[in-house]
Amino acid sequence: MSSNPVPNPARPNLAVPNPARPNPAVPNPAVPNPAPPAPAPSAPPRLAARGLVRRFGPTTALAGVDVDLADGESLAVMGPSGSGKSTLLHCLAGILRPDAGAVLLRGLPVHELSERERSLLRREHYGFVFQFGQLLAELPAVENVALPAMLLGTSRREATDQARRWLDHLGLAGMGDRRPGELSGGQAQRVAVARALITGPDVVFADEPTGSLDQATGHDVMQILTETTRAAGASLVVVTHDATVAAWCDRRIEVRDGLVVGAGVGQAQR
Ligand SMILES: Nc1ncnc2c1ncn2[C@@H]1O[C@H](COP(=O)(O)OP(=O)(O)OP(=O)(O)O)[C@@H](O)[C@H]1O
Repeated sequence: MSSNPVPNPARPNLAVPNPARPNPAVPNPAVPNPAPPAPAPSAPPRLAARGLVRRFGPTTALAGVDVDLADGESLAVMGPSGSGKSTLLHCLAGILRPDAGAVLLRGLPVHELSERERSLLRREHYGFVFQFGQLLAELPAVENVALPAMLLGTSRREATDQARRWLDHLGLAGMGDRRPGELSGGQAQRVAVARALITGPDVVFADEPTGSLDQATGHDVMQILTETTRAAGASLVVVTHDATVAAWCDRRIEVRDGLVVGAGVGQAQR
């Protein structure tokens, strides 16, 4: 990827119904952020999966999964290795197309979109945090964070200003010029959280976001991830095998052999 991305002049309108898209501005840490209003009882889920099936050759990774994700809600997807967690996340995020079933973002049938449309949808509406951050090693932190905004057409100057505000907000003031190799694992994940949120996404997807961190650092990252995502008005899906990580979320589901076999509330709801 170029270090000097050209704003995309042909940003298509994917017409995702978005009645109450929150302002993607960095929350002001000096002003307590009120909890987002509870969705009206009749509001459709922000993201929904219906009867998702995904196979890889002879392996059925998802065997008919239903999931609902409300506005501002955080959901942990738990389960043993090979149970289908990552496949579910990839289908929900429009990275993989299901073989059967539907994925609906505010009612938009994501599963029917072309590869290109899904790629644009991800850029515009989703943020991602991965186990190892997946930051671009040759770019300083501030440019890693600014990049998704520039790809949506924000000027370099404005995107860089926004990125610095996000880094300040996440406790990384003065570290914006460091490259990922000059950051600790926890700092790098904070940069990844800032990068995921800078575009004001509808949903943030995190796949084992604390998998490479010690327990205390993982705790800090989950606190920052859940709090800032909620304050930004985004919903959150976290794949994890760790119950202490799942406890940060409002709700959790348990996946086994490609099926949802259990559900519960996280400590965030207690
Ligand atoms: N690209 C692929 N090609 C073939 N099989 C795959 C592929 N991706 C996943 N699978 C298989 O689908 C099943 C579910 O995999 P998935 O990665 O979703 O599980 P997971 O619960 O995320 O596992 P882990 O916790 O180990 O990451 C497994 O049997 C896996 O081997």
